[in-house]
Amino acid sequence: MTKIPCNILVVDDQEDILTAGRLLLKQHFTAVQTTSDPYQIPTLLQERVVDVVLLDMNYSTGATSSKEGLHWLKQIRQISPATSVILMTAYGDIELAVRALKEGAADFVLKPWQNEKLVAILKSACRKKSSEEVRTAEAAVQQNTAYHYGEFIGVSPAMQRVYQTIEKVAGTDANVLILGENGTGKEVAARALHQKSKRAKEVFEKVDLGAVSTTLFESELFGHAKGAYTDAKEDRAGRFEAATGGTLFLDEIGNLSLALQAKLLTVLQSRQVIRLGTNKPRPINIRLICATNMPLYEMVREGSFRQDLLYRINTVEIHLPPLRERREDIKLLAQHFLKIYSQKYDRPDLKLNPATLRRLGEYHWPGNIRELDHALERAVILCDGDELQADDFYFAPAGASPEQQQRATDITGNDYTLDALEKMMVQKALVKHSGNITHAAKELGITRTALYRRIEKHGL
Ligand SMILES: Nc1ncnc2c1ncn2[C@@H]1O[C@H](COP(=O)(O)OP(=O)(O)OP(=O)(O)O)[C@@H](O)[C@H]1O
Repeated sequence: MTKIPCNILVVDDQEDILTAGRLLLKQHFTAVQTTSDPYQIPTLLQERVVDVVLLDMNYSTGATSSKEGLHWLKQIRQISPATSVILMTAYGDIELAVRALKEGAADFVLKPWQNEKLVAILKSACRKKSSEEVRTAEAAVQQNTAYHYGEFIGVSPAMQRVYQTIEKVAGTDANVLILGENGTGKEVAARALHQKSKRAKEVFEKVDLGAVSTTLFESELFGHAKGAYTDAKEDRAGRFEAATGGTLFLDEIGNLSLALQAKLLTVLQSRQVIRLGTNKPRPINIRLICATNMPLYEMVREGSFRQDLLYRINTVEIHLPPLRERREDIKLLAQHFLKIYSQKYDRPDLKLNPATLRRLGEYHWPGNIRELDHALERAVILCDGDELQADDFYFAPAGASPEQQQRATDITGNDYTLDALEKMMVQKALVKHSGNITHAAKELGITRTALYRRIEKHGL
């Protein structure tokens, strides 16, 4: 069962109610916290984003005036106005429930609750909350404020937790490991950590470990002396040294072979590098951020990733949620990319119609934000009218092969007519070369006259 992304806090002084609530709600929602002490509410609300509080009305044993419940309702409304409160009241307390609704509670549920009813009420509160967030965010997209955190777009609770972690750890020199599927924004997170750190004015050095060959690994990362090997024509610092004073971002760390993992670990443990062909250790002063889309913990269990290296790099972990687990951000991101590409391709009147938006919101986005970004660019280029239709997008079937998924993220997907593809390529070349016909024609491998003919044919 897909869980609804929602952080719920249950407050009740009876432990058996908390246990029953936790067991039930964990099956339906992504995060459930409980407390028997209402005085913990302010701290819990400040520690993390809470979407819905399920709040009991009576606390001290035997108390039935429910004044406490109303008091805590007010407190929650003050500390975190965006949090919805659902009250638990005893049968016969209807008058009180009405009063609570007037004071800002979203709904109430009678105790003892019926499981299905409670889940339905909470689901509706969570959904209502995220649609309110999207409405606010849509307005924000228009005004270009408040919906982003640095380069990140997203208002979902899941992303807010990511922003909070970035805020907390950016200022420290702690090693950070960023985990998440392809295209979820791991590099964006790494850059945000750097920009918010004390090293922001220094270099941000990115190394894609998946692209470094085994033979060149040491030379690339640790540097070499002239003559260290045939092609080493001069002394050269490696990427560790290049990152001195700043941040070293090791992307795709899960792709390193065990032999190279050992070499990397030695440097991280000793905090010094020795250039190939020398024996002089050089101290390194870097902040290390690593990222991967591979399941590192599983790899440790299987023996393909070193546990000691994992513990060295994962002082703090940031998990970037896949887009399908934060659907409330899809609309916002789609509108953001539409704004970018309608400007880029000079289609200022293009709109996303509601049916298309719904389809985008339902799709599982295996390539995450990168796929959504490319999908919008392609749709803007291909769309004939003023409204983007669902047909302007390629949706890979759920459980599609990697090739089919790749087609969804690939701007030159081949599911279109040759005509449409030709138009797209001509348009892309023209944009890339700012309308310079000679350069665009050269890139396309056709003559200027042939390009003019195609521009006319496609009405570009
Ligand atoms: N929250 C976001 N808001 C706006 N744009 C985003 C967001 N997250 C990612 N992007 C954009 O999506 C694209 C992919 O992001 P990024 O390269 O950081 O992902 P990644 O997880 O590092 O991908 P990979 O694992 O494939 O290297 C980039 O163009 C980035 O700017």
